Amino acid sequence: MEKIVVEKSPALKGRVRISGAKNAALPILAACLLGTEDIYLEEVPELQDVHIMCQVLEALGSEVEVLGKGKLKINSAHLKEYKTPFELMNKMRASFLVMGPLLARMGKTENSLPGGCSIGARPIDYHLKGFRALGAEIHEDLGNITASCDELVGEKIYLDFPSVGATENIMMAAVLAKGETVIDNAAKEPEIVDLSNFLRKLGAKVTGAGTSTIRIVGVDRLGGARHAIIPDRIEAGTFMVAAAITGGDVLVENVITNHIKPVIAKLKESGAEVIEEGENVRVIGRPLPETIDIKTLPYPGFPTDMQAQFMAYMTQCKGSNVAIETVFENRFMHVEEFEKMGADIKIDGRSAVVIGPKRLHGAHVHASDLRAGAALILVGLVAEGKTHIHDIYHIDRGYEDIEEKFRNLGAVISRVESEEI
Ligand SMILES: CC(=O)N[C@H]1[C@@H](OP(=O)(O)OP(=O)(O)OC[C@H]2O[C@@H](n3ccc(=O)[nH]c3=O)[C@H](O)[C@@H]2O)O[C@H](CO)[C@@H](O)[C@@H]1O
Ligand SMILES: C=C(OP(=O)(O)O)C(=O)O
Repeated sequence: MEKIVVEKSPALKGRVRISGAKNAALPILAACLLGTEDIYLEEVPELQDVHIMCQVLEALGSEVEVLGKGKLKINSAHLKEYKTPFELMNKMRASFLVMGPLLARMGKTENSLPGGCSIGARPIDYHLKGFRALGAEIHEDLGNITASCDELVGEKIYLDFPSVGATENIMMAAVLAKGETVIDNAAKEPEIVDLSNFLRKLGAKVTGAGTSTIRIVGVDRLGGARHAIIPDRIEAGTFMVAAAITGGDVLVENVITNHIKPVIAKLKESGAEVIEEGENVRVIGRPLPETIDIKTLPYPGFPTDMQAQFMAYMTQCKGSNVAIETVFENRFMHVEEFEKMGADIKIDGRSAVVIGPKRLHGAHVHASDLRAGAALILVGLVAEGKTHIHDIYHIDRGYEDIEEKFRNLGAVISRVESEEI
């Protein structure tokens, strides 16, 4: 077992290049099951989740070839399997995104319930409701889900909540369905737009991605494409907070600044200087940041995937800082770990009040999920002494070369074998 050790570090300085987005790469990899010709992907981040998704594709019959760093060639002309291996499904949430493409391509699919970050119950009822509306028959049995159909037929589908995964899964099922599908109250995240752009390159007829109504007119078959994954807005936000929390000066490169408006706004409210320069954004932190409040919401609201990192920042901001989590019902697991390091945080249901600024000290802490792990690195940068972060496999699911990127900015961080605490 490995752990990450972070020491109190100087103000971070320098430049960091952001990788392709995990949450765009995963649905796009699943969508590769729909294409019948060669697909070339670029800017694919080298992450644990991506490796697992590639293994899922191979298990289903796709040929996956690594052409170079971040470059993949995928061919799914001859799918041979409609069941996803349990041991792969179990490892991550996004594995369930193969269900829509498999239904569309094979007319049947069998999957166990997906694993992933423990941040709430994370049911998949909206996905299943969408598939049923398109004509699939679904059977649920002891955590195993089978879906089958003679053909999928377009339908109007209203989502009770703009779920990212359900929007993606239904879009992917609908691209080969007969007639028109309309998804209302669809998620509007940039990753949905990236998936739509990719599907269109394959030959799908999708319009409206990025708005709350997405229209899909089914086609008979999809071909091949060449596509570069969009930059990861959550990785960008994490490094922006790293610059702010250490009072540093960091140029974050390869960013679509439109995708990170709430992060920019909140950092500015705290007094940090944020300068947008084309595809780069420079963040200059200041001592004793002002009080800030955040409330997570579906895009374009403040991203839940940045909540833990901002709570890390709040431990160094003045006064009572409030974080409200509205997307997931149990996403404050990092708080207990922050408290081990001296943070003063009170939780009441979905709200947390972080009293700052606090002098933190290193401790042995556990990454309860991916962003919690990233947030522990951030507090480790400003805490006295050494912070030992355990269960770092969560971090590896979603951050490419994380220690190297931090080290290049002057952070004192290393990965070592853990003798367990
Ligand atoms: C791989 C990926 O892209 N993961 C992201 C995706 O997760 P994911 O696609 O799982 O998130 P959703 O948008 O679906 O979930 C949002 C909320 O809807 C609920 N829900 C969802 C589906 C469903 O069928 N029933 C239901 O009740 C969830 O429990 C949650 O409370 O969007 C989340 C919200 O931005 C991000 O935090 C994740 O990083
Ligand atoms: C919650 C996340 O990922 P997943 O949906 O893959 O668990 C995340 O990226 O923060």
